[in-house]
Formats: sequence, C-alpha cells, structure tokens
Amino acid sequence: MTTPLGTPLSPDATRVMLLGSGELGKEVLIALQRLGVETIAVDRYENAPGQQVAHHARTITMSDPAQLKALIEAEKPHLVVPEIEAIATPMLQALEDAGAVRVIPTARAARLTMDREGIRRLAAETLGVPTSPYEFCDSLEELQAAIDAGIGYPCIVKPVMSSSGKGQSKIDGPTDVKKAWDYAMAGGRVSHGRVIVEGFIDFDYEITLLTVRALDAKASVQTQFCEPIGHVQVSGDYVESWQPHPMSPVALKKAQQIAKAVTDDLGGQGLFGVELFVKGEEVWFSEVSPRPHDTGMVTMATQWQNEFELHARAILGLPVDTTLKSAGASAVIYGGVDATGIVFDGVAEALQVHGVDIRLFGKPESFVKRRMGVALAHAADIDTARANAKEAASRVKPRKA
Ligand SMILES: Nc1ncnc2c1ncn2[C@@H]1O[C@H](COP(=O)(O)OP(=O)(O)OP(=O)(O)O)[C@@H](O)[C@H]1O
Ligand SMILES: NCC(=O)N[C@@H]1O[C@H](COP(=O)([O-])[O-])[C@@H](O)[C@H]1O
Ligand SMILES: [Mg+2]
Repeated sequence: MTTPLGTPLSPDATRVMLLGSGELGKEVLIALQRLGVETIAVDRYENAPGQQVAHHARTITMSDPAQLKALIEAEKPHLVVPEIEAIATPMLQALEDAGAVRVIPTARAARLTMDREGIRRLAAETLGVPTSPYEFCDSLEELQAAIDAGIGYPCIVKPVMSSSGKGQSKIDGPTDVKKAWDYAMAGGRVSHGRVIVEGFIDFDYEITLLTVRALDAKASVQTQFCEPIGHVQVSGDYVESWQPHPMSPVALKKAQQIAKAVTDDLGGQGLFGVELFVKGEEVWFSEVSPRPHDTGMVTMATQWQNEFELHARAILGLPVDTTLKSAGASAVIYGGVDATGIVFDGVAEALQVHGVDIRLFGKPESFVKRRMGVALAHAADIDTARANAKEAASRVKPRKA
C-alpha cells in the first residue's frame, strides 16, 4: 500500500513546500498540481516564477534558520523540497531528525550538496570516484599556495557556495589569481570566504546524467537513468543542452556507475542531476544537484515524463518512466537588459521554427545575464534540434517596457 494522495485545500491534502521557486521549481509545482497536490512556493523575493502557479506563496530569507523553522512549523508540509542550494540546511536536518518533516531527497543530501566541500569530499575521499584535483582555500595566499603546490595552471576557482557559475573563473596563469579570488568573494550566494580550486579537466564533452531514485511495485527504491544530456556552458552557466548525447558504451557504463554510487550514498527518493566530464573513455564526477537540473529543461521536449514530472512522481512514491520520446535541445533566453517588468518581442517568430516551444519564466526583474526563458526543440536528430532551439531563442527579443 502506498500513501494515498489527498484533495488540495482540504484537511487531507498532500502538502508539498518548495524551498526556491525559480524556473525549475515552477515546473515541479506544475507537475505536483497535476497530481492534486497542495503546493507552497517559497522564495527570497515576491512573485518568483513558482509562486505564480502555487496554491500558496511565501517570501522569506531561506538561509535564515529561524525564519525557515517558523515557516515549516506554521505550514506543516508533508514534504519539503529544496530547489536551490542557499538554504539553512542544518535547520532542515534538525527538523528532519525531530521527525517534524521529510526533506527531499534527504536533509543530509541537501546539506552536503549546498557546499562544494561536502559533496566533493564525499565523492572523492569517501566514495573514491574520479574527480579533478582540488583544494579548499580561505585566502588569496592559500589559493596561490595550492596552485603552486600541485593544482597548477590552468585551474578553476569557485566559491564553495554558489551556483550557475556565479563567482567562478578560470585561471590561466599567475596574473589571473588575484582577479579570480576577488571575483569569487563577490559572487558567492551566501557570503563565505572559502573557495575550491580545481585542476582544469580538458574534457571532450560534459553531460548531465539525470538519475531517479523511485519506488518500484514492491516499494523498494530502484535507480533509473535518463539518456545523457550534453551541454555547453559559458562562464560556468549553461547556455545550450541536448539529449541524447552519444557516448561509447564504456563511458556510459562508467558514468552510470559513478551516478549510482553518489546517489546511493545521498539516498532518499527523487531525481538527481549528476554532472560528469568525459574524455575518450575516462569519466570524472563534477557535482550533483539532488533535484532537477537546469540543463535538464530539455526533457520538456524529449521525454514522455520530463525531469520535473519524474521528480514529482518519485518524491510521492509513484512509479516513473525515463524513456526518451524524441531527440531535442534547449537554448537559454537571457534578459539582455537590467529592468523590471520587461516585454518580449519576437515570440511568434520564434514559434514559427519547426518543432519549437518556449517557456518564459515570468521573473519580475531582468538582468543582462539573468535566465528569463528557454527555447525547446524536438527534431529527428540533435544537430537539427540544437540549430532550431538556438534560432528560436535568438528570435525572442527582451526589452524594457
Ligand atoms: N575542473 C573543471 N575543469 C574544466 N571545466 C570545469 C571544471 N569545473 C567547472 N568547469 C566548467 O564550469 C561549469 C560550471 O561548473 P560547476 O557546475 O561546478 O558550477 P556551478 O556554479 O555549480 O553551476 P550549476 O549550478 O549551473 O551547475 C562546468 O559545467 C564546466 O563546464
Ligand atoms: N543552476 C541552478 C539553477 O539553474 N537554478 C534555477 O535558477 C533559479 C534562480 O534563478 P535566479 O538566479 O535568476 O533568481 C533557481 O530558483 C532554480 O530554478
Ligand atoms: Mg554545475
């Protein structure tokens, strides 16, 4: 017997709280709504994308443990679903330990992945999966010493708490070190004077391997993989993704073994985005999101159940199907301007491209490099899909109102 689902806004409603309600959370919320789940969308600012589609919207500082505890105790959700890293995860752990709430996939997974140090040490030192060489540094002097002692050039510096490439830069030689340190200090999501410096992996390609831990008919957790998603990142932020990315059987097997080892350890139920670098038949683990992944937005065009539906179903204890429906691609639509309440020209022209769909996230404020939408394309092959998604994205012209 699995847990029944209730009726929203009734005493027996199944209540799910999203901590973070950006473009990814918005789609999880829509998937949950379709199953009659009562949803509470939380974010750091008003009218976040997911707040616009949820039953309830709450705005708090999610990295503040007191505010987070008060909200969870007031709302009493059955499930708490982290959607971003910058959350007071020790408080989530305390609430989970006290039996007050179930965190997706687990409070420990949310805590370990919010900080690059937690997940990197687990993967490389405890699980022994291959990663880039790395060191953690608390000052410019320590950074320089780590590079000189063995990390070498080129290397990559990232704040330990950041995402979407914020505060990340590549160091090609000694003159770049101070610039990279200063940039990292300005770019972390939570102010924190610590960075990771990683040896640069000269990969052939990188993938996200969406990995789902969901219950089978006997109520035991089974791991299933989606087809690999290839992507291109600029300055640490994704600009384009496609699925399926062709891989040699050996590299694919290694990728799945790494993803299984990491997600088995993190545990719980839900979808994970496992990021991997591949060169020939060598595979390195980079990082993992214990939640849907931005590069996985392509699955809205390529899978029978997209990554958001897979996450929603897995966390509710429902069966999942990771089958590919079609080849496809996604291309990011950036704001291009710093302004609130922007308008988008060219949507009709974009949708004239064959096999294309678009999502505009509805973020109330645009920045030049803020992701405001995405173009999706399905096609007979990934090259056509990539060209069509990029063409459609380029036809959408955001501007000040
Ligand atoms: N050690 C490395 N060697 C080569 N490239 C790297 C390395 N680390 C990061 N990159 C490049 O930078 C991208 C972003 O890195 P990473 O995923 O660690 O950042 P992030 O801020 O967590 O991004 P996101 O939140 O979008 O996943 C990678 O996808 C890869 O393209
Ligand atoms: N790589 C992580 C990622 O893509 N996260 C997605 O971006 C949102 C924040 O966007 P914002 O910075 O524009 O507010 C998050 O809420 C999540 O949906
Ligand atoms: Mg990443």
